[in-house]
Amino acid sequence: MTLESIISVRNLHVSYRDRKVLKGINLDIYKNRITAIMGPSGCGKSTLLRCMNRMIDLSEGARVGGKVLYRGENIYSPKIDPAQIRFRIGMVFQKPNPFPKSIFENVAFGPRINGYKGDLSALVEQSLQRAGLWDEVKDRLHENAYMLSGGQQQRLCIARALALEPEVLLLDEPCSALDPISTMHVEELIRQLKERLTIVIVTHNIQQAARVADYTAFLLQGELVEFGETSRMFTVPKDKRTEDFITGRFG
Ligand SMILES: Nc1ncnc2c1ncn2[C@@H]1O[C@H](COP(=O)(O)OP(=O)(O)OP(=O)(O)O)[C@@H](O)[C@H]1O
Repeated sequence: MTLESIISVRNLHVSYRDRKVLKGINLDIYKNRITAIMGPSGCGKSTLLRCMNRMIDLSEGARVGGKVLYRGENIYSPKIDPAQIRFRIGMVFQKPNPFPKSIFENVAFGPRINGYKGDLSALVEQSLQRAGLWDEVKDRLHENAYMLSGGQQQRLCIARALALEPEVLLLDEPCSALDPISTMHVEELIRQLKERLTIVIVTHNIQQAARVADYTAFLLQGELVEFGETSRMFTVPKDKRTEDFITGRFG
């Protein structure tokens, strides 16, 4: 099966004021695959993820050099509208952050402000189905989203992102605030979602990368140490530092 690169990171450098946090990253994200970005705390995982849909623009003091190509086009080119990029490349954050609105409104909000012309109720149902939450919430769509458990809130945030029908979904440690059962639900969901979209997941959890990702990128102090198929990297790492990390010798 041929691999199609949907995002290509080329010689990416990021500094926060004078501090360099990414130092020349080159990486391809393949279509309909799950790619994990793993590494110890502070190595630059979230920064790399945020560069992939220009969320980094919202980080004060961040300077970006190099390119991120999305379908061959540099998303840092002046002619690109970052809002459009963020519609195509959605994001879910570490802590579930539903809006203080009903479950229905959380999912309907984005498409509505984006001028969605179709059947909004059907879109909400489909998005909740795809996020594996529909059966749990179908009878309480007009309750406040804050009534849901943490794991349900995170799946609601995934449904909210899916309602915009993105091509790529960026997940920044989506399970770090969840218990093991909710984590299992979200991981199962991620595996199902790759049928229709491309997923990049940041995790400092080695086991999680091994469980869900087809490809893994290992980052250390702002440098990409190793990238490749997860099954290969976890059995025959090419770099001693990768081996030390996955065997728990540091990080
Ligand atoms: N807005 C910011 N301003 C200044 N420094 C920042 C900013 N955001 C992140 N940093 C710093 O940049 C470095 C990389 O941060 P980043 O959040 O990308 O790492 P990470 O690998 O995702 O870490 P963690 O696993 O702890 O979330 C860290 O040293 C962090 O303190």
